[in-house]
Amino acid sequence: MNYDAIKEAASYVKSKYEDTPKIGLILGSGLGVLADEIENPVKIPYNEIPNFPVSTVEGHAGQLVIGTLKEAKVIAMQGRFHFYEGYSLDKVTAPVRVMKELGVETLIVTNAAGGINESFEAGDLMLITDHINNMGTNPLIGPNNANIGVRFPDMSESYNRKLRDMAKNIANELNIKLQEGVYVGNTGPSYETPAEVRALRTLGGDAVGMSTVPEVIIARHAGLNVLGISCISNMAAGILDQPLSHDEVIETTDKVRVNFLKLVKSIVEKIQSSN
Ligand SMILES: O=P(O)(O)O[C@@H]1C[C@H](O)[C@@H](CO)O1
Ligand SMILES: Nc1nc2[nH]cnc2c(=O)[nH]1
Repeated sequence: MNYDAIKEAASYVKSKYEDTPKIGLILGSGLGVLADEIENPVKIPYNEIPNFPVSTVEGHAGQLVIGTLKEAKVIAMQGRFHFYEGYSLDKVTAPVRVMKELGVETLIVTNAAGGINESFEAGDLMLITDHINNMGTNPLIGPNNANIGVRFPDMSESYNRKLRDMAKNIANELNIKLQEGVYVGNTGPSYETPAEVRALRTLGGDAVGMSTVPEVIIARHAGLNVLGISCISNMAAGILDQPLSHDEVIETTDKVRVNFLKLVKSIVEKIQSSN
């Protein structure tokens, strides 16, 4: 989406919610439950927003939810877009630019991912320390808009260290096991072969998914602080002697909902109180 389209989408959202959200949330497969906890919510279906795509994947509701969470003004994507749905990365990442345009400063990205690190187990939450873009493309390809960010953005600390340390402290206080690791972004929609999982492990990957990387690249380009949390919804292909399915992904994210909600809500509260 070009900058005018971003501004048009943002002004539509602004017409529905006058206040300025400071924290953006992208809620991955089966993780949309967090948006149901937002108080005084304004809900805007994606199909109402000019130039927005719509969600086509089970476990992705397909609406923006804006309101208050633990005193913080938040805007949540209850359902995200994926490259594998056939959307350009420009469309997939447009909501991040709209959030920036609305005044968001911190983006919390969540996803369901397959565990590559064999010390993980299905149901774990993983703090993303860094990512590997294994999509073979990049959302910034094409003319750069200097109003938004630089041509060659630095990715040395894409996942904000202060936010990561905060998340780890909160997980300890809440006695929630929080793994840490590198998230590999594949295009999907097929899951990996066992050989690909072994290759990604050799490359240093701890978890593999089909999202997050494009949104984080765009968020960093626009100067947002980013925190990423994966729900390890299954062990990646070939680790356990069982096939993978999206049903299993949704089932597991449903099981971890209590800890996921507690952790992310406490992180939002801490960000709000430290601002
Ligand atoms: O949207 P996320 O990345 O959370 O969802 C993952 C990737 C695919 O969309 C889906 C596959 O089961 O889970
Ligand atoms: N690429 C990928 N995405 C996932 N999302 C949830 N589980 C997986 C997985 O095993 N692989």
